[in-house]
Amino acid sequence: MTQTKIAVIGGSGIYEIDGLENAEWVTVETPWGNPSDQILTGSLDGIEMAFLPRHGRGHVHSPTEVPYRANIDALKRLGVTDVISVSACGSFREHMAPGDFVIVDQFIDRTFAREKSFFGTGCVAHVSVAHPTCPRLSDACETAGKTAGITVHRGGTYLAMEGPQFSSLAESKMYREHWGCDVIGMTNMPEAKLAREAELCYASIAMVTDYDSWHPDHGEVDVTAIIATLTGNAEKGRALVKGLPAVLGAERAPCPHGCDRALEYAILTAPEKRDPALLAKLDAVAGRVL
Ligand SMILES: CSC[C@H]1O[C@H](OP(=O)(O)O)[C@H](O)[C@@H]1O
Ligand SMILES: Nc1ncnc2[nH]cnc12
Repeated sequence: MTQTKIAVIGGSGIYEIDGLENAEWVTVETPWGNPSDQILTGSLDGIEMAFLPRHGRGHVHSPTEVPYRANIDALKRLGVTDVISVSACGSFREHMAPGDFVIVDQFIDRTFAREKSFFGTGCVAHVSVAHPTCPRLSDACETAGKTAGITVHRGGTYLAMEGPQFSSLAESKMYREHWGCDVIGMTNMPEAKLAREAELCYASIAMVTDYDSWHPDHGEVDVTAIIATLTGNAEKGRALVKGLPAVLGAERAPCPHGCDRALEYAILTAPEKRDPALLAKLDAVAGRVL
């Protein structure tokens, strides 16, 4: 048994959380550069928490420029066990309406201008992301969300696009009609892949803010309307986060799905061929197996 430490990565419109005991913004340095911002640490119902605003306070980083590797490394370095991503998203499904939460379980990664791995020349590793989110942590999010009275959809495929522009109508229709996607956003990839490499359980709560551009009864995506919907939902998000400690508990059994052992057989580079400089950078992420 280990101690649960929950991190919340807050997306657009979510730049802090309240209610933490002993709340303190801390600076975390990583070998991958600076995280998006300082990290707010504290506790909630006796469970250690960390909060990181993905775009930084004041919304400084674009989806392409979010320092995803530094963010995940920093959370690992702080001893986080479980990462909950909270994001704004567009919906491709009529019944996934603005204001609803979708607990995403699959991704199609269309991003192309981001560093997607901690590994590379000098230490090559291949982890599975067949199931990129953690079912145990997703269960906890679903329970906490429903307890808070939120309309929660369990399961959904998230199209991760590069951005920063929203999709064209043709893209929106293709993702919805031919690719079977349910929601769209710009940030959950490579975040989810990196969390898996860092052996962190990862769950994604996508808060629907709009119908992207496919819906005949709704206009084009408008960032002002997105933020207005998000602001209206902030209380729901806070209620969900407040319910998580009670659902997860302080004592943490190993992940039944193996998220916390993802690197067990993943590293291919022979020990004598490994690059000491890269190994040094991997101290937090892969220290358990190196
Ligand atoms: C504010 S509209 C587009 C922006 O919002 C989402 O950010 P996040 O996932 O961090 O909530 C979306 O992915 C885009 O980055
Ligand atoms: N329609 C949309 N496309 C991409 N990212 C989004 N974030 C919120 N709504 C979005």
